[in-house]
Amino acid sequence: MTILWKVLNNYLEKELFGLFLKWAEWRSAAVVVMGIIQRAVLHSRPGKNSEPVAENFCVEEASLADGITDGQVKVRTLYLSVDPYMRCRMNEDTGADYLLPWKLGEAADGGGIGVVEESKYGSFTAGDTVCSFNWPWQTRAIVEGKILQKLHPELVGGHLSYFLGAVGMPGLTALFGVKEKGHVTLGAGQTMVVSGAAGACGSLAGQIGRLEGCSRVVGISGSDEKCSILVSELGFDAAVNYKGGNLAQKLHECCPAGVDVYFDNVGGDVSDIVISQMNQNSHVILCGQISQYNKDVPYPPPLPSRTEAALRDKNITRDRFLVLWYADKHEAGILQLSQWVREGKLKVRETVTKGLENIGAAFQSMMKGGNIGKQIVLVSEE
Ligand SMILES: NC(=O)C1=CN([C@@H]2O[C@H](COP(=O)(O)OP(=O)(O)OC[C@H]3O[C@@H](n4cnc5c(N)ncnc54)[C@H](OP(=O)(O)O)[C@@H]3O)[C@@H](O)[C@H]2O)C=CC1
Ligand SMILES: CCCCCC(=O)/C=C/[C@H]1[C@H](O)CC(=O)[C@@H]1CCCCCCC(=O)O
Repeated sequence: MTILWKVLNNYLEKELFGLFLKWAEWRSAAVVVMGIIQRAVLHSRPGKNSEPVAENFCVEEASLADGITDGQVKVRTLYLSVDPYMRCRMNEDTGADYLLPWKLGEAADGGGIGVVEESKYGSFTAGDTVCSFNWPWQTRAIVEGKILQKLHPELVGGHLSYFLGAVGMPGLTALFGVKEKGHVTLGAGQTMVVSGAAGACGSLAGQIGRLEGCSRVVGISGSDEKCSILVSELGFDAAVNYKGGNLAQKLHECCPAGVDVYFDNVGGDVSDIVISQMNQNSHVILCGQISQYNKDVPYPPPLPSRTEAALRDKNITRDRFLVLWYADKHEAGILQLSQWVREGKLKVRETVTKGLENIGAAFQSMMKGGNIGKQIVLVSEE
């Protein structure tokens, strides 16, 4: 009886497994034919005073329209970017006139790269590689052609995700921040400090500061591993882990002649300490204030009166700065950055998370320091 039962059981298991395989095969064919896609939607808002979590997003299936109309392009997503400014887009009111809030239950969007599958717009043809600042968080999408820009993969030796990092918005931010707001002068012997130094913008800003002429570049980041990479791989002279305690003392040891240029990605306590060690007539590049993004404060956030006084008394410049303001220089900037990357003068680090279903986790991780270099989400293989 037992043997008979086992034989029957084995037979049923095999049959069922076969049926399952057939179903999986049929389903993936149907997914393509019927235009079934996955999309990551904003499921809940974290609230202005809380940390975002992966569960604020959920991934669901949807179907794409059958065909495209004039002006539209059908794309397959390769890479998506998660960026700190997206924390503001999770709020009902972003607090920034250039940022629209994401809508609950709708696919989020942001920087993305993909391949054209079908086009009824301009000169795009199937096979082109394209990017957009407003790429829907979907495996495939039908978008207006006017939101897309054509990419030139040869600029980055085929490493397409660099267009979301070193040769994209973060790279341009680092480049224009240093060039437009840093007052870096070759031969002046300036010391530059970068906070958020192991991140997308910070890791490039320090290297660009050096290329532009700073004689000493010091990074601040949130782990010993990051600090070690900054010095051994990215050419920083020194790095301090701000979570290791005694930042003021350690920073002073790294910057014995004081700080001339401060590329500020984080704000808060870290920046108060750096600003207290800045020299007369020095410069803050006000790139971002990520330490304050989970608080209900305006941008840029208010400073403690001691820091305000230090800025005033030492005549330190600290203007607002947005990479979007330099659109007329973007093309030249991309050429400069890509040339430095190809020449090996700009070292690039990335943290790649696989799968659209993990995009919420990737965003949460980046906001808490889980990334080294640019945080990328790989949605489908090239
Ligand atoms: N002005 C502009 O036009 C632009 C500004 N930005 C700004 O630049 C900054 C960096 O962005 P990006 O390079 O994309 O992101 P990153 O790749 O640097 O990732 C964010 C990093 O912030 C750090 N961080 C998080 N919380 C804190 C905290 N409380 N204190 C200190 N550090 C913290 C983490 O590193 P760690 O482990 O070191 O804590 C984390 O890895 C952001 O403020 C962003 O808003 C970005 C693009 C354009
Ligand atoms: C209020 C927080 C500001 C944080 C600073 C910051 O990270 C700014 C980032 C922008 C940068 O200037 C270039 C960008 O791509 C970021 C904003 C992107 C705007 C996309 C617009 C999408 C929309 O229509 O809402």
